[in-house]
Amino acid sequence: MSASKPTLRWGIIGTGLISSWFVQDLCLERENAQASHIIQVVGSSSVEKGNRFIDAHVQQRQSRPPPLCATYEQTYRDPDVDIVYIGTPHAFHKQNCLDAIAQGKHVLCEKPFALNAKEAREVFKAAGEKGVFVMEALWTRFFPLFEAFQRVLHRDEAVGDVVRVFCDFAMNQSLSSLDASSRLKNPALGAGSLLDIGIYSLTWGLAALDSQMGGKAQQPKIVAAQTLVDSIDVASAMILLYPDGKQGILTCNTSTKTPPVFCRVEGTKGHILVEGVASSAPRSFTIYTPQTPEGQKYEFERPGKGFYWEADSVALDIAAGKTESVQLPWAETLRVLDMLDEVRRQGGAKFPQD
Ligand SMILES: NC(=O)C1=CN([C@@H]2O[C@H](COP(=O)(O)OP(=O)(O)OC[C@H]3O[C@@H](n4cnc5c(N)ncnc54)[C@H](OP(=O)(O)O)[C@@H]3O)[C@@H](O)[C@H]2O)C=CC1
Ligand SMILES: O=C1OC[C@@H](O)[C@H](O)[C@H]1O
Repeated sequence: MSASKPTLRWGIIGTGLISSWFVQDLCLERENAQASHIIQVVGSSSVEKGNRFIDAHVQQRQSRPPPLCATYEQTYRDPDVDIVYIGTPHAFHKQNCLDAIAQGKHVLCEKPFALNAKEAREVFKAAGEKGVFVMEALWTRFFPLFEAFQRVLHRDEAVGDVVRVFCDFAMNQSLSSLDASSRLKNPALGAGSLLDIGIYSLTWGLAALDSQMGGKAQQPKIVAAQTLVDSIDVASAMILLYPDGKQGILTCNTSTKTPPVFCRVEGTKGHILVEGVASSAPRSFTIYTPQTPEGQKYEFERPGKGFYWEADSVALDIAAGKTESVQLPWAETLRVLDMLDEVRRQGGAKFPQD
């Protein structure tokens, strides 16, 4: 690793599924790494579980295995931690972020950044006052494929003007077999298809329909419907209607599975299909025009899962003294959460915290 690359020392909060994927990716030996990452400490609410996590996911992958912090607070207070990664259920994101920020830590917080836009505004206000870097870990936005997709659409206008975008994320979460306390079932933990996976459909839709983000983006009208079972949305559908008439038809569902093409962008001169097992982790996209009727396919290497791209981007931003990401600024996280709030207002899904 070259000395000019920034190094970030991470404190990991929560030892569930996503944290295991994240730390494994950070420990990967990679070509073209833009930064070095050290898992400095792991914070868990359970000593036994936390130690199991370190043994299973970091022990063999890092020369110095991290010690366990028996409380999250101990992680926030560790002077050798530069940045806290928050991998807890949605409902805890706001408080975990506020607690880390209060100790002057930078924060990368899993998606959705908070349960609603009000909570997110509170966190960004605290981050602004403390002058720390904070970002939502919407990892897909940092895939080279995602950047290439936006480039061919908006800079190269490969399919002309965008007219319609369809995007779906469906995965069978076998809800009936899960305990009522599961984060996928308990409304108090933020359960529901929209915030868990619909956020990806919306992310792709917004990226395809508009080259701008945050305050510079156009504001579409939203029409939405949700299927509610036991007070949580098991399916959500939203239509984004833009002032010029273009539409996004964006859906998610937790009882079925999206076929391997999860997104279709139709333009005045052709269409693009985006492929992958899930819209969170795209593999390729194919452009169809009258000149390429068989399709021109763009495939992208992805060693591991691809979480290191967002982590590298965060490291570069922090090294440059930034408090927010250009690729995912606070205003874009807020815009998306405002839209998710509106979908739930129309569709009926509510959290006790709303
Ligand atoms: N970017 C992506 O692809 C993905 C992102 N996510 C996001 O990550 C977050 C966590 O999801 P996931 O890893 O699947 O969740 P898990 O249930 O697998 O893990 C969550 C962890 O949070 C901690 N936690 C603290 N309090 C609670 C509580 N009351 N109930 C349950 N867990 C608690 C626990 O860690 P401990 O016991 O160590 O304190 C637990 O292991 C969600 O916000 C989700 O949206 C999830 C999957 C994929
Ligand atoms: O972000 C996510 O993407 C993949 C899914 O497995 C998971 O439930 C969700 O949180």
